[in-house]
Amino acid sequence: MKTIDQISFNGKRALIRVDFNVPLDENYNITDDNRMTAALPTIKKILKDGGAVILMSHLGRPKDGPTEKYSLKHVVPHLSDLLGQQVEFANDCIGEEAVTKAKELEKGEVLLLENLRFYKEEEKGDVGFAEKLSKLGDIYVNDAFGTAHRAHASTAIIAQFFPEAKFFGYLMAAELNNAEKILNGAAKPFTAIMGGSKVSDKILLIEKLLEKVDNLIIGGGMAYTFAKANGGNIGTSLVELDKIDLALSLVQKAKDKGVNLLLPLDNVIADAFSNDANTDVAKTGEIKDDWMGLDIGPETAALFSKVVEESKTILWNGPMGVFEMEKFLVGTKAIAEAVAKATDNGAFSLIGGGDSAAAVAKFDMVDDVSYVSTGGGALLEYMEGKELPGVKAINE
Ligand SMILES: Nc1ncnc2c1ncn2[C@@H]1O[C@H](COP(=O)(O)OP(=O)(O)O)[C@@H](O)[C@H]1O
Ligand SMILES: O=C(OP(=O)(O)O)[C@H](O)COP(=O)(O)O
Repeated sequence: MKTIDQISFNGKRALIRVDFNVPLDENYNITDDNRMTAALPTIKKILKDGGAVILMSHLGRPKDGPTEKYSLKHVVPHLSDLLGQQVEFANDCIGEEAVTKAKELEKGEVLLLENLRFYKEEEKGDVGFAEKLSKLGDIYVNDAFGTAHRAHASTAIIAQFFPEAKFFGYLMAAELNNAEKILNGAAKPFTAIMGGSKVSDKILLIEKLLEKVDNLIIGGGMAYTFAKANGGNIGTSLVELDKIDLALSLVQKAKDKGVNLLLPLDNVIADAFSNDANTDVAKTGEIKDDWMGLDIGPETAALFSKVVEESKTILWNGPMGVFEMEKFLVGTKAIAEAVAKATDNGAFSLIGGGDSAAAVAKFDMVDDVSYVSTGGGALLEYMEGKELPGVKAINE
């Protein structure tokens, strides 16, 4: 793997694509800085070498050019704090100001460019736009794993302008290495825990995992499509009616492959999608009309936890319930604790997906698992076996 360890950045300007697409509250405070802290080792290595750093990223999905809400200037104070030095900012990612500020950067200095997606050329993968960006640095580094599944100007197209000077940053290398531990040579028993809202988001991954895992645990909102497929009453729980046949075929495939497929036995149900709702526990398939399942029940949490605790490799993608609400976080927390226990006993555990990572952070358990990925869609696509454009561009 071509990583930044293979060169010295002394006297060079490194143009680094990072994924600083972080959540901001209404006052532009960063509510989760995981993606920023994850990029620090790369930035620090380059500065330590005697290089200068030019950071480029997107923030959100702006549709109409420059918008206050999506300005990357909001992350400058926190980035400066994290690095312990003032970070410069260019109000445009290309053009005179960016060119001048990049040129004038001294060794050890850091410049952040304005949101790349203020230009529609970024998402279009425009070659001319990529070329303009490429002029800002001597060496291109891609450390934006969260955006590696996008063939955008800054994540993929730009690499052609650095045929001899393109490298993976440390975050990208760590993400790929950890994903590899799951995909190839996972110690057994290997358990995948799938949850979250929709089956349709994760079909390809589930199918791929059926080739590899010993246990497949399905919880969260997607479990109700399986419960419905089995003929049960699910009340007003989340369901994808057009995926019922698919759910049945996944159950059959698991059987054919000898995979132990575990679905919820009981559920925490509520009479409204609210933390103030009345709650009860119902067996799977026996949810009252007008009630909905918002978490796995206690019997299920115990069963899932036992399987997880006995595992040697664990992949967890998607919460077991609506963990954002206090009343429905118990199941997700129980699973997090089981993953932590297994990890303490020597298992390798990888947590992927924005909401699963947020859940683990909420429970203050980030250090109790082996690795929390910064990738949502990117990790899913990589696990599904797709070649990520951001990875391909450096490798070829
Ligand atoms: N039973 C449920 N009903 C409705 N929503 C659910 C249920 N269980 C989980 N969710 C929701 O699913 C969302 C996460 O789904 P998803 O985006 O697929 O996960 P991830 O980002 O970890 O891949 C969370 O916002 C959570 O509240
Ligand atoms: O947040 C991101 O992806 P994710 O929501 O899959 O975790 C990345 O920054 C990519 O953003 P995009 O999905 O707007 O291309």
